[in-house]
Amino acid sequence: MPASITLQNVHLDLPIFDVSAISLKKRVLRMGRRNRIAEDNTGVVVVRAIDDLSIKLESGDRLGLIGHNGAGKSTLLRVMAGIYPPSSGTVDVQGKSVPLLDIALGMDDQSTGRQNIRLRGLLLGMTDAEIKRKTEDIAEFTELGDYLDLPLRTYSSGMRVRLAFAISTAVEADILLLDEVLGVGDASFQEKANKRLQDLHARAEIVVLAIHSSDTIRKTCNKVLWMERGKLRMFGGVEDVVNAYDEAMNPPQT
Ligand SMILES: Nc1ncnc2c1ncn2[C@@H]1O[C@H](COP(=O)(O)OP(=O)(O)OP(=O)(O)O)[C@@H](O)[C@H]1O
Repeated sequence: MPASITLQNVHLDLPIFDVSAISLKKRVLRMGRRNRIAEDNTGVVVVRAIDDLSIKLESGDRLGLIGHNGAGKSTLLRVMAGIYPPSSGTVDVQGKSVPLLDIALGMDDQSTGRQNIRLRGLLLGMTDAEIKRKTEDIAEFTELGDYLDLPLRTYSSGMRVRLAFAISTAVEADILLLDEVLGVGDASFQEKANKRLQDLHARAEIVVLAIHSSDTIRKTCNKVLWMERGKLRMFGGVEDVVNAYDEAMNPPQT
């Protein structure tokens, strides 16, 4: 069955947990509708992160998500990944999706690099046999050598990212969900990482990426979704949407 993603009238309200103090709650609520903040019917203050979004993606689609900070791009990726179930509406995803979002999620500080390859691999839905088959390739990609036999707590943050990236990108995915803020170490590793991402892109049936660069979108995508305050502002072909977005961001001087 070909991969697809279908979202119908999706709303997502994210609760803001630390506003139980009455005065703070009042203040937050005063930020009001413009900031998509409201009280739900149980009295919990929520941000409407996704607001009535419907979209359909099919095999072959490369979708770029654009919009201001806080527009809802990362949240939408999490909805597509099944990390956030929608508050209302439906999300139907056919195919195995791999989110390259929180790539270090599920890694354990006390376990060695090799043990973490297995842990994170299982979490990403790899089978034991698949993990065994891929461990050496993952290990080699990290260039971490003997460090792989030491606990993760002895790693620098760059070393952690190398390991997390190598594992996450070893999974075979029909659908690839990517957040652009995927800083992956120093310049030489970044180059290797980009090459690996391009291979993954090429193999995946559907790719969705949140991104701020119009150039990358023009190079990699066939469709663009412009989000504004949780809503679909424009959805369509790359040129139309990117041009309208660029124009809105830099209105012509009169
Ligand atoms: N865990 C959370 N709890 C409450 N509100 C959240 C949470 N995560 C995001 N939000 C809110 O949801 C909205 C959408 O945020 P999101 O991170 O999806 O935006 P974005 O378009 O990815 O922004 P950026 O370009 O800055 O990464 C924002 O108003 C944000 O404040």
